[in-house]
Amino acid sequence: MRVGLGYDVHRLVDGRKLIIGGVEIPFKKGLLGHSDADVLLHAIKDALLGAVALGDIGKHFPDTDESYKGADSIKLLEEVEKLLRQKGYIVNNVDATIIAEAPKMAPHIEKMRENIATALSVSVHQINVKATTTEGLGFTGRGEGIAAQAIAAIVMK
Ligand SMILES: Nc1ccn([C@@H]2O[C@H](COP(=O)(O)O)[C@@H](O)[C@H]2O)c(=O)n1
Ligand SMILES: C[C@@]1(CO)OP(=O)(O)OP(=O)(O)OC[C@H]1O
Repeated sequence: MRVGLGYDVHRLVDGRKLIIGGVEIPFKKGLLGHSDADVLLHAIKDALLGAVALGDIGKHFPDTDESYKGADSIKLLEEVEKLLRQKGYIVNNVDATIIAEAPKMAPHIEKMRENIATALSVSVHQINVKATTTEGLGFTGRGEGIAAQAIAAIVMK
């Protein structure tokens, strides 16, 4: 078994959709990025790439590449799963935390788990997603951005 860690942050701005874990969440602001800025999926992809020692998402999907403009992070997660499989690994489990003062993630967590499990070709029971505020402290507490962290374990096929 091998493990990897991922962490990502995106700024909250007006005029963008808020997409987290492949779910479009109704909110007054959205996350800014070259892609769809799905902070949770980015952290999970970095955790998976870390586990297989393949670098990070910036290396595989550069933000200087026009083809990733507005990219659907679910599709990129599927690409990462293919890279793992090519190296002889499958996902054992993923655990992740979304760090956001608002909006409430709880109503969307089950759909996020389903989206992630489907993209990784595993059971929903192998995927856990949590959310926490930072009690008003720091950039997440001020609502300036949303962060996510993830850990992934992978095993040989
Ligand atoms: N954006 C968020 C943040 C938190 N939650 C849920 O609320 C619980 C309590 O959060 P604390 O930061 O006060 O610990 C947390 O365990 C989550 O279930 C949420 O849904 N969305
Ligand atoms: C997937 C990419 C592609 O541009 O998404 P971004 O929205 O730029 O997000 P970031 O987490 O800054 O970097 C990862 C990029 O590779």
